[in-house]
Amino acid sequence: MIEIQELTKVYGQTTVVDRVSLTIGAGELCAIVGTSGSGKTTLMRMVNRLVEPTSGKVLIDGQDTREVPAYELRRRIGYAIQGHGLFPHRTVGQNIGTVPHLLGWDKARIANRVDELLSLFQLDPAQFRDRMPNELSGGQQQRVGVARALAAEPNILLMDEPFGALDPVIRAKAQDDLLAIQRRFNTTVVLVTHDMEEAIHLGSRIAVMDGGELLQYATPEEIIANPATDFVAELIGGDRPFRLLSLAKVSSLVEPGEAAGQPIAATASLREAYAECLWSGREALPVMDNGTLVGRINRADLARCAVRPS
Ligand SMILES: Nc1ncnc2c1ncn2[C@@H]1O[C@H](COP(=O)(O)OP(=O)(O)OP(=O)(O)O)[C@@H](O)[C@H]1O
Repeated sequence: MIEIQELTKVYGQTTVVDRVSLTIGAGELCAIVGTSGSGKTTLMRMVNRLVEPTSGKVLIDGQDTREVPAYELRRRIGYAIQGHGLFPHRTVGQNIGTVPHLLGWDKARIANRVDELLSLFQLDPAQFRDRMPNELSGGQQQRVGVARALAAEPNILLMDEPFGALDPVIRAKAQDDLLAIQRRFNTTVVLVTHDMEEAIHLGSRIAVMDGGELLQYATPEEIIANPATDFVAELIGGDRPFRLLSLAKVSSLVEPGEAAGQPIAATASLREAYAECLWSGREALPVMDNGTLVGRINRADLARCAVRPS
C-alpha cells in the first residue's frame, strides 16, 4: 500500500505539486492523468524519491520512505519510462537483469528470470535475449523496458507514459500484457498518462491532476458518472456512454439464447459489442467463450448500460 500524505513540491516560486494526498491499495493500478505540466510525473517520482518532496510524506506499507536510503527504494520499486530507457550497449538479457544483478542474484536465477519475463511478454527468449536494443522494434523495446522494471519482482511499479510512443495496435497489446502481469503478481502500479482513454482502460482508480492539485481520485465508473469539476468532465470528453461501455466485458451481459451471424468473444468489451451491433445492423450477437457458444448479447441491454448512472 502506498499512502501519499500532503505531498508538495516547490521549484523556486512555483508549487508544481500542491498538498496531494491519496492512498493506493496493494494490487491496485492508479492512473495519474492530467494535461501537460500538471505535476503528474513529479508526483509519481516523489514515490521513489527520484524527486525529493518539499514537504509531506509517502508511506509504503506503513514505512516512511524518508527512513529508507533512496538507492534502496529505487531498487525495490520498478520504474519504466516512455522511450524505454534501455542501455544501448547491453543485450536485452543484460538490460532485464540489471536490478537482479545489483541485488546480487546468482547467474542462474537471473537467467531464469530473464527468460520467464521474455516469455511473459511474448518475446521468444532464444531469439531475443542476446540481441541489442537497436535490433528490436519500438514496441519490443518498450516491452523489454517494462520487463526490466519488473525483473526483481517489485511489489510496486511506477510507469511514466510507458505506452505513449506506440502505435494503437501495439499499444493495446502492451496494455493488456501489463494488466495480465499486474494481476498475476498483484503488483501495485502507478502509471502516468495524459490519455484519459488509457487511464479508464487500465486504472482501478484514477487521479486527475491540474495545476499541481489533485482534482479527483476515484474509480473510472465514478469519474465518468460524476466528474468533480468541469475540467474533469472536459478530460473525459463527450463520449461518456461509450467510455462506460468500455469498462465491462461481454461476459457480464450474456443471456441464454441464439443469434445470427459472426459471434463476439466473451472477453470483448461492451463497447465493441455495441459497435458490432450498430455496424452489422443486428439486434443481438452470439457470444463465444473459448470456442464454445455460450449465449447471446442484445443491443437493448447494451444501450441500457450506456445510460448515465444515477
Ligand atoms: N527540475 C525542475 N525544475 C523546475 N521546474 C520543474 C522541474 N521539473 C518539473 N518542473 C516543472 O513542474 C511542472 C510539472 O512538471 P511535471 O513533469 O510533473 O508535469 P507532467 O504533468 O508530468 O507533464 P508532462 O505530461 O508534460 O510530462 C512543470 O511546469 C515543469 O516545468
